[in-house]
Parts: sequence; C-alpha cells; structure tokens
Amino acid sequence: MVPLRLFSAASQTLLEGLAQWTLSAQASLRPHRLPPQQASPRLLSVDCTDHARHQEPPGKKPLSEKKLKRYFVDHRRVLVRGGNGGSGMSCFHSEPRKEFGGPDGGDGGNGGHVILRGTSTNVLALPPADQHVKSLSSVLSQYQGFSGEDGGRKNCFGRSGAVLYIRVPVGTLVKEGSEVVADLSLPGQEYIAALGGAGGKGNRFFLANDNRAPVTCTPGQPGQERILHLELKTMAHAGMVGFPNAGKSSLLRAISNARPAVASYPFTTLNPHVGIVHYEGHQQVAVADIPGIIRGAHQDRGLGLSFLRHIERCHLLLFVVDLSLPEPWTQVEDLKYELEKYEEGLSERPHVVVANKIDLPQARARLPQLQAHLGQVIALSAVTGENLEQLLLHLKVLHDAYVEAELEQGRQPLRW
Ligand SMILES: Nc1nc2c(ncn2[C@@H]2O[C@H](COP(=O)(O)OP(=O)(O)OP(=O)(O)O)[C@@H](O)[C@H]2O)c(=O)[nH]1
Ligand SMILES: [Mg+2]
Repeated sequence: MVPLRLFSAASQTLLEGLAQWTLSAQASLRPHRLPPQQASPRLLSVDCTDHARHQEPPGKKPLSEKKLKRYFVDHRRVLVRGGNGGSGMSCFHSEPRKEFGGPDGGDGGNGGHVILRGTSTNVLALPPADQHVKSLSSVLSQYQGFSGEDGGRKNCFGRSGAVLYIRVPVGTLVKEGSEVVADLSLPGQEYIAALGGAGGKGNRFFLANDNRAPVTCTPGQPGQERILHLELKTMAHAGMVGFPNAGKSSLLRAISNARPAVASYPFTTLNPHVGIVHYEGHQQVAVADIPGIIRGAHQDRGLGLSFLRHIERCHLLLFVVDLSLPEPWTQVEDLKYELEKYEEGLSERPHVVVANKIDLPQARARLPQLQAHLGQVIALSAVTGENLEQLLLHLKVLHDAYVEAELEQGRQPLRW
C-alpha cells in the first residue's frame, strides 16, 4: 500500500505543476506586449500572420546572413579527372608442341569520360510541383572517372571504363578560368568535362614482318584533368523579385502547383523554386520564386549576387511588394536600384508590380498612394486569392509578347 504521506506529497507536486502549467499557458495566451515599432519606413515585415493554409514549421529560427550562404549552393569548383587507360600486356602464346606461338598480349581498355549532364524532372511523368530547380549542393568537389582494365593474355583486350555522369540542374554554366565552355540550358544536354585516357597497346600490336617477337607494350594514358567552375542560373519565363517576407512563395503557391515553404520570417526560401502556370491550349508559363533580395545585394550582402544571377535569366519580372509596409513604392525603387547595379538594363525588362497582402486593412489604405507613385499595379492577396486572375491574365499578355519577340528575331522561345 502507498503510504498516505507519500501519496499526498506526490499529488501536491502534481497540483503545483498543473498550476504552473496553467499560469504559463495563460501567459502565452495573453497578448504579448510588443516593443514599439521603429519609425523607419524601410522596416521589413516580420510580423506573425496566422493563416490556416500556411502552417509554419514550429521552432524554426531565422538564419543569420553567414549561415544563409552555407545552405544555398549555386556555384562549385570541381576537379574532374578522366579515367586512366589500362596498360597493354606483353606475353607470348604458349601451347604444347607450339614453340613459337607469337605475341598475344592484348590492349588495355580506354579510361571512362566524366560527363556533365543537365537534369530536370520529366515534365510528362511528374506533376509540375516537382519541377523546382535544385542547387548544386549535391555536386562533389572532385570526380575521378573509371579506369580501363589492363590487357590480358590470349589477345584479351581490357574492358573500357564506364562513363561517369555528374547530374547538374538545367541552367548550369560551365566555366574554365573565366571562359564559358558550356551552357547546359536544356534537359539531357551533356558536356564532356574530362576525357578518359587511351588504353595502352599490347605486344601483339607491335608484330611486324621485321619483328616477329616484339616484347614492347605501352602503358595506358592518364585521364584528362581539369578544374571547372559550375554556376547555376535558374531559367524561367518570369521571376518574382521582392524583399524577404513580401509573399513571393505564397503567391507561387497560389498560382501554381509548386509548394515552396512559407513562413513569417525573412529568408524562408533559400533555393529558387519554379512553378508552372497552366493556360488554355496547353500553354505553360514557368514562374520562379527567387529568394528575397536585401538592400546592398549587388555588393553581395545576404545571398546577394547569387540571387541576382537567377533573375538575369528570367525574361519577365514580377516585382512583389508588401503593401502592408509604409511607403511601399520605396520597395520597388530599391529593388530596381539593386538590379541596375548588378546589370545595367536588368530592371527595364518587361515587368509588372504586384502589390500583395491587399486583404489587410492597412494595405488597402496604402493602395491609392502606391498607384499615385507607380501608375498601374496589380493589387492582390496571395492568401485569400483576391484578384489573382488579373495577375494571371497580365502574365499571359507579357508571355505572349515575349514569345512573339523571340520568334521575330528567329530565336526559339523558352519552353517548359
Ligand atoms: N495577410 C496576408 N499575409 C500574407 C500574404 N501573402 C503572404 N503573407 C504572409 O507573409 C509571410 C511571408 O510570406 P512568404 O510567402 O514566405 O514570403 P516570401 O516573400 O517568400 O519570403 P522569403 O522566402 O523570406 O523571401 C507569411 O507569414 C505569409 O503567410 C497575403 O496576401 N496576405
Ligand atoms: Mg519565400
């Protein structure tokens, strides 16, 4: 039997614990006293918006600028070595009662090439949600091709080394030094990064009329060795450009099947995602959700240059503005400034300004001011879906104009 004193002590601790839990639960339910907002109009929104559709992962903390660079890999230095060729064999045929059987050393096999192959998920086999572009993080720093086998007796040739494929995302540029040697912009496109070495010759190869018993055989050649720089540039028709938390990922989720993470902290998106918007007549427009840009990005602040590189390859731009912040037009001005600093004329590409979060009352009040500054803007809400059609229609108009312009210039427009 449990002594009464012991039981009461245990229940008391339990009750104390319960009381403490209730207190802490009450405290957490009570509205927090937030520190007063800074007066700066350039402050980026990090407020918590609770939406049933956009569940945020619990316990995730914002990443520091330093850490961000570690997560996203859009360039790699790779040392590639082709496979070595197998050596030739030097030996003579030996059989009972056949004294001078002659040379029968086989040649060595060739070393295998190392090949870079642009890979993207199959559009037909998989839903467009799987069409997001991955980073180069899976690419290793060194690759050694497969070596060929040595030649053998009885004229046996060595087996050649298999080809080693390195899978890289579509949109990868291959540079040697500062020279661009390949642009893997289509799925399945290949580039031989390092040639395998040729196999050596066996002594049979050196048999000649004046030399009936050659002993010479040659070693296999070493594979080619190169240092290449891989650089990933996302390719899509339209790229969403905006400050962190503007709602770019929410918007991509709303208009396509892509499912990039959405959260109320800046830099939720670390890798570009591509979503496909489907139109009638099987027309598809690829829209890229590019991670947030911060002021000073052109000086490589934050994820700086790596993101601006992705924007460079988008033919159309969607400037996504958080309308709930004061003076929202300054966001567009700052974004354009960063793009211009990175590459002149980049902000002049066909574009549209998307004013997001119109469902919030303070945002709706700011719309006339924004329109007065920028003229035509598309005000919408990525969360409630308000006015999304206007964006989709406008996107189609911009895309059609792009296709027409490309065809006029005799170029093939980008297809997904
Ligand atoms: N009220 C409201 N909140 C929105 C809307 N769109 C996005 N949000 C919220 O804004 C926050 C940021 O959204 P994200 O889509 O992650 O923003 P982002 O631009 O992709 O942010 P980064 O990936 O950090 O660059 C989330 O808490 C969203 O729920 C909107 O239309 N209305
Ligand atoms: Mg995002």
